[in-house]
Amino acid sequence: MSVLEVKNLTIQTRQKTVVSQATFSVDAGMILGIIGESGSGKSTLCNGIMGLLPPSMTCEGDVLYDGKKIVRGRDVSMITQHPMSAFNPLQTIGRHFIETLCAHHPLSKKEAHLKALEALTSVQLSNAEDVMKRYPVELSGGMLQRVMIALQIVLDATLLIADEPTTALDTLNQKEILRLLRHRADEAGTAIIIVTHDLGVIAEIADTVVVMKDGKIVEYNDVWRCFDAPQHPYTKRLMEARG
Ligand SMILES: Nc1ncnc2c1ncn2[C@@H]1O[C@H](COP(=O)(O)OP(=O)(O)OP(=O)(O)O)[C@@H](O)[C@H]1O
Repeated sequence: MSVLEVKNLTIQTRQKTVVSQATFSVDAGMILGIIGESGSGKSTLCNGIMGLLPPSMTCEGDVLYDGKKIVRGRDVSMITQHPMSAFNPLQTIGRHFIETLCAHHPLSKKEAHLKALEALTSVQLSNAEDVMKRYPVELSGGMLQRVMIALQIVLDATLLIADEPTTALDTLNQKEILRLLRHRADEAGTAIIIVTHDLGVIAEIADTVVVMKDGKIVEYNDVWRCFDAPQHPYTKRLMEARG
């Protein structure tokens, strides 16, 4: 069964339809890439799945998680383009971890601390003890992305939505974050949605692809089909632009 099923999801503002009749699914251990030009509705679609839409937007259709209506927080986590905004600037990384963990699992502070250390080490952050004592502003973008993945690991979320997780990173850090996400899907069976402008990212880690244009899904296919035999003229143009 799919971890996530999105059926006819339509998201509107008073002025316009931002996402129209989106339908797709993600299985355990699979990575779905969402690609499309700026303003095509990618982030709004993800926010709709997470139940994080602003009050000015209305949402119709179904988002089913393991066959049930979605429960945010415990089972789903999100990695954003601006990791700084995901953290309270006045809280150390350690405190953030412990509070988040204890809010979701019945753990003592000490147990939560140990789990956090383990997770931070597993995302290749050397000196996890030191990272725990830092404030978000003291860490680089790449480090914060790793911290977010570590947080997803400790929460044991089975669906992870990564909205442009590598956009602000240098090539080396980009590759490392993508490797960690792929590893997470393969080893823990996490279903992952990755939003990107970058076809290279899709080619590198996605199993399936959703191509969005003006709020509509114009193509939904296996990654190799999308690259080798794009069906929609917009996908063809995207592929040609890649050179
Ligand atoms: N809070 C909002 N209120 C009204 N319109 C919004 C709001 N947020 C987004 N939109 C509009 O919805 C459309 C889709 O925006 P969205 O951010 O989802 O696109 P995107 O594909 O993620 O773009 P980008 O790649 O630049 O992040 C845009 O036209 C945008 O102006």
